[in-house]
Amino acid sequence: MAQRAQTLGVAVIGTGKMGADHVRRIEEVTSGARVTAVVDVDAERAKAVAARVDHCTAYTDPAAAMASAEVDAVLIASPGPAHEAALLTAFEHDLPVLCEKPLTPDSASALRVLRAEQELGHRRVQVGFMRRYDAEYMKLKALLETGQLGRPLMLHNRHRNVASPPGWTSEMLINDSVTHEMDVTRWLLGHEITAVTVLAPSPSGNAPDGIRDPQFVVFETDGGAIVDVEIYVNCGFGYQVQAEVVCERGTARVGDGHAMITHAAGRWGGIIAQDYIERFADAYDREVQAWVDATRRGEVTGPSAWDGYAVAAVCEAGVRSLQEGGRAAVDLVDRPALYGG
Ligand SMILES: NC(=O)C1=CN([C@@H]2O[C@H](COP(=O)(O)OP(=O)(O)OC[C@H]3O[C@@H](n4cnc5c(N)ncnc54)[C@H](O)[C@@H]3O)[C@@H](O)[C@H]2O)C=CC1
Ligand SMILES: O=C1[C@@H](O)[C@H](O)[C@@H](O)[C@H](O)[C@H]1O
Repeated sequence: MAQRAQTLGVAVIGTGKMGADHVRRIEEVTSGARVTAVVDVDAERAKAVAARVDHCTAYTDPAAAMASAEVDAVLIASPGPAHEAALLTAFEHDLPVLCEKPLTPDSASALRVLRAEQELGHRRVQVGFMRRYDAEYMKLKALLETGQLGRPLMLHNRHRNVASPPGWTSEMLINDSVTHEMDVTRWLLGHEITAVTVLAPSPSGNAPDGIRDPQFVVFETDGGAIVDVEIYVNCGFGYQVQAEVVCERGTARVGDGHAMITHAAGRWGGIIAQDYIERFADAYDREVQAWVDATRRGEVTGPSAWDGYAVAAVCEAGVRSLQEGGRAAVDLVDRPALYGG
């Protein structure tokens, strides 16, 4: 793959919460790239974000931005249903892509993306599973790789959000939130998830009418591990993501948020982050920097389109279990050679 320009010109597609934060990050935090184009179907939003950046053009059509000579790479932060079209257009221009999760919203469209990338003959996509770049998760992964604790037997996860955005459904707890635990399970343990069982207690009074929140999700893996995820997106008090691996000779846990504990006025405690932008700020910075660095070296690293496809397939099993009850098997195609199969 050819070495790219000295400073990468990046088009950011989708300038909502994540896209605008990534624009800020590329301009103010990371090095080696600048934002030369922003795209949003909402023209006013794109213009407002472009106005904050020197020499940045606002577009409403992703294809027009990707055809620009100023664009060497693409960061996709539009909603999931718009990802497939943007990815396929990026492939037509052979542009490297950092695509926010999900790769696409279902496994059939994810497979079309996998096939298109295979036709290119080289990887082009890094998927935005940012927990792989979080300092605590990286430490946990490194520890597991030493083998000191023995074989991982179980992984317990908690994933809590303050409140679900308007328009949320019970399925989105799986498709939008638990996707991260699906990726983390596959990455930390090196196993594929083979079956999903979703259980739901009587909904919290905090949850909007009709939303089954919280849910308790169980994965079985091909390495014989059992993984549980408490997902509670209207907990009201903070954003918490915690994981504890139980191995044969010990356990390791991350995400307790113990960076600073204060003792004062007869109490002790710390601050709980209020959303992912705050909790995972460093992880997003590291993720984008890793993408820029790899792209400038002419490489593609990090979570692949295969990882995005595998997670989409696990989501489908999760939604089947939620809707129909019981245990749902995960249906995966064989892993293609491009992704280490
Ligand atoms: N990694 C993470 O922790 C997180 C990832 N995400 C992901 O980031 C993506 C964006 O999410 P948010 O920023 O929360 O959404 P958002 O709704 O705040 O912003 C999306 C933006 O995309 C624009 N848009 C819609 N269709 C478009 C199209 N076809 N082309 C260009 N722009 C289009 C919308 O007008 C809007 O400005 C989603 O894929 C979401 O799953 C979201 C939150 C956290
Ligand atoms: O990806 C994300 C959101 O889309 C999702 O809605 C949240 O639950 C996750 O914590 C966040 O990381």
